[in-house]
Amino acid sequence: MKLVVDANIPAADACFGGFGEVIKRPGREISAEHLRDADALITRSVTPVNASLLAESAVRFVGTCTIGIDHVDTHYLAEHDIAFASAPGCNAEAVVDYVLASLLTLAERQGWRLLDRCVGIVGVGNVGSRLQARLQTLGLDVLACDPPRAEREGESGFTSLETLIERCDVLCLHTPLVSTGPHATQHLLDAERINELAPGTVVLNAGRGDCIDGLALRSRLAGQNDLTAVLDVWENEPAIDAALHDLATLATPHIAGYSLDGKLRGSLMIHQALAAHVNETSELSLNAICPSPALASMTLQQALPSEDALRLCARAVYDVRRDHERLTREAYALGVAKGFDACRVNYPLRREFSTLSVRLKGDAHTLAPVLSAAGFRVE
Ligand SMILES: NC(=O)c1ccc[n+]([C@@H]2O[C@H](COP(=O)([O-])OP(=O)(O)OC[C@H]3O[C@@H](n4cnc5c(N)ncnc54)[C@H](O)[C@@H]3O)[C@@H](O)[C@H]2O)c1
Ligand SMILES: O=C(O)[C@H](O)[C@H](O)COP(=O)(O)O
Repeated sequence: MKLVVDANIPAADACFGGFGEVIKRPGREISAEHLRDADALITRSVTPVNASLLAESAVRFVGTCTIGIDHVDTHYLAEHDIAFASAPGCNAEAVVDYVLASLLTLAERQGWRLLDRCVGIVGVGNVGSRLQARLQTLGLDVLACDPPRAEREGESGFTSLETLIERCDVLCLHTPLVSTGPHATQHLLDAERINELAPGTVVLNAGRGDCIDGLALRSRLAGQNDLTAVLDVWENEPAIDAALHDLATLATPHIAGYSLDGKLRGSLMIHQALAAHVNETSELSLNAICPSPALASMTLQQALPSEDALRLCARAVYDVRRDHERLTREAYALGVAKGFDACRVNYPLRREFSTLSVRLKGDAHTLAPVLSAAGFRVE
């Protein structure tokens, strides 16, 4: 079997080498020519998978090691009997870490307490529901908006987007990009909704860039400068709007889910799907491909204020300010589009909060509930 694999997929040899010859290509460069005699295509989210890529190819299996599937024409695959697999939930924990790291950073800079905020979550799937669980266990007031789920499961526990806009200090978008239908998310936050946001609202987007009207957000930020934007995803990636980038308080290059753990889970899930497709059994496990973390444990021996303790532990594992600064630096050095992709391709090794064991000594024991609610292991 010949497999064409995005070169940005970690453990590609361990996960796909056993099936045949692995040809690695940068995801944005994979073309019909590369796939002419390929049997399988393994992507991340930057390769548009559609008729023009596959019509002349022998590909019978497509796997994307990502949660999002908006880059894949699944109807085309189904019509042409091409098997398809994605990796639901693979990097959801990493995105939640990103949100917590970002909000803790903003709270410190702007002088508020995260634990006192009301957070609205739009899109309560794999990412949103994990975020909801962590925030609620931390004691925050959380409102959830997910009309497709409300339709299936009943309204209880769900709130309209209008109510979130009216009541929340922080609005977190975790919706997929859906262009048509009753629950389309393209420009879900459009000019009208952006203008309804109360001054001081934090808008965080770690879903897909097109879920927010970027021009409208830019114009509110440039005109009134009374919102805080945390943007990980953008319209027109990698050629993002440089002016919007400059106006965002935290601007990162679509890396919210970029923990090593999350990426490897994605690779492993597609390995397992491909094994099932070719009727093979697989013994490969995450432990076999995922190294131990460089920082496995740390000790706290004083009862710091809880948010200071959270920030300390969060930054020990993942400091979102570095991703913001790297994007600004690389965009300046290489231009926006090249800088954006350079940050993603050369992404530093990042682990998830759950890989850190926090030892608590003396009166630091009082921090156990808050640290474990945030996702750290507590000893
Ligand atoms: N920034 C990143 O690195 C990163 C990482 C992972 C996922 N993502 C993006 O985040 C999206 C969500 O991930 P997930 O794993 O939670 O997906 P998911 O499919 O598990 O959940 C998405 C949820 O959004 C809801 N939804 C759909 N339309 C909606 C609408 N109009 N309004 C409100 N809710 C709506 C769905 O009902 C579902 O519950 C992915 O599709 C992907 O595009 C980004
Ligand atoms: O959909 C996903 O899983 C995430 O957006 C993921 O982080 C995308 O990764 P990329 O394709 O940008 O490497």
